[in-house]
Amino acid sequence: MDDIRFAVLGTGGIGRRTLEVSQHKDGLTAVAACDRNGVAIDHSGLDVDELLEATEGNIASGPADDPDMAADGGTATAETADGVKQHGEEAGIVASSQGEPTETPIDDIIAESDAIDAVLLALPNLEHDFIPRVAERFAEADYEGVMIDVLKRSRVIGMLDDREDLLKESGITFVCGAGATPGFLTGAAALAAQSFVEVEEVEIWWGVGLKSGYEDNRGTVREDIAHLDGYDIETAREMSEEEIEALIDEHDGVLEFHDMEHADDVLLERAGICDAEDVHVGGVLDVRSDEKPTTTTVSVTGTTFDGETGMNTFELDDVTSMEANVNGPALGYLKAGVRNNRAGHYGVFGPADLMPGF
Ligand SMILES: NC(=O)c1ccc[n+]([C@@H]2O[C@H](COP(=O)([O-])OP(=O)(O)OC[C@H]3O[C@@H](n4cnc5c(N)ncnc54)[C@H](O)[C@@H]3O)[C@@H](O)[C@H]2O)c1
Repeated sequence: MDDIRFAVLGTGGIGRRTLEVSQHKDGLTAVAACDRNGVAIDHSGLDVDELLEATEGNIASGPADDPDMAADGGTATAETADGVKQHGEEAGIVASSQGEPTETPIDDIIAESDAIDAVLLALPNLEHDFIPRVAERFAEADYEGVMIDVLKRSRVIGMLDDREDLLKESGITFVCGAGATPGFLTGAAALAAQSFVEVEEVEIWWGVGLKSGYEDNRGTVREDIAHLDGYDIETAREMSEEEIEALIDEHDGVLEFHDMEHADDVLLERAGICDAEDVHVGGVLDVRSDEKPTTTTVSVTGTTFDGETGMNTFELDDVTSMEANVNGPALGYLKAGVRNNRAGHYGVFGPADLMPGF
């Protein structure tokens, strides 16, 4: 495959790592990146090391992704948002010598999108329709290429499906839910299901140890809190950093989740693997240890053509970090998206659509 020129929208915990991980494989050139305050574009290739160094401990994260800001491309200033990682006006990409301050970071990238093969959205998902609306804006600008997100929530997939005609008309191949879970583990479940003519249950159980990555992943932790009993996306969005710290203290740094609204369910159903209601996702997050509190497993139970009931299990090695398991697969799905886009396959694809599908 020819070199892929890609952009990253959102250079927080995930987006920064995407840029870093992409450097470990040939064929991927980062040409654009933005966060809520700034944009960096260089069609001959960004200096990723400089950008990572300038944003180390200084990402423009923030608790809220308010609709007004989302609508105009993101106009929050460093002063108005109170993410702990913000350091005044120099928060995020503008601290890099390649970064320019802007009030319209996403529109600035759309304006350059003719020369971009793929766009990875590492944006917050605290407003459910934010990512679908960003996709719509690229389609309205007649972008032809790949878009890929790492969003988690099941309900967002339908919002993307609602926009499929628009995306197809534009020539966009949109790969949704393509991080770790959903994403990597959804693909693993689809593969594990191939032994069976009938799938009864898919159990996804993840473990993440975040001690050294906690500072960089506060956005993700905030979204995860919304899955706890008694919390939802609105309450999580409104929590102050102090309230989040207090909640984490109450749990001694370890949060356990059951029956999460993770899009693995709808993504497996729309690929014809099993019913969404037969997919269960849960896991344990330890923000005070780098060790995984539990081993990440995907278990698929089903019946073979000759009447045996079995369980295929896929297990991640405990040494593989969340960052490795989100960004490697996201870039892998991005490459699969580019292959499909170049073959003229447009529309909305989930991770399981890009696997064998008996
Ligand atoms: N599928 C998975 O396995 C998986 C795993 C981890 C995280 N995630 C998801 O990845 C996403 C990103 O998480 P994170 O921890 O990197 O969050 P973060 O808060 O660290 O980073 C978000 C980035 O988006 C930027 N941003 C916000 N609003 C913007 C706007 N309007 N315009 C331009 N940029 C804007 C911020 O400035 C920041 O750079 C979340 O939605 C999270 O749920 C998915």
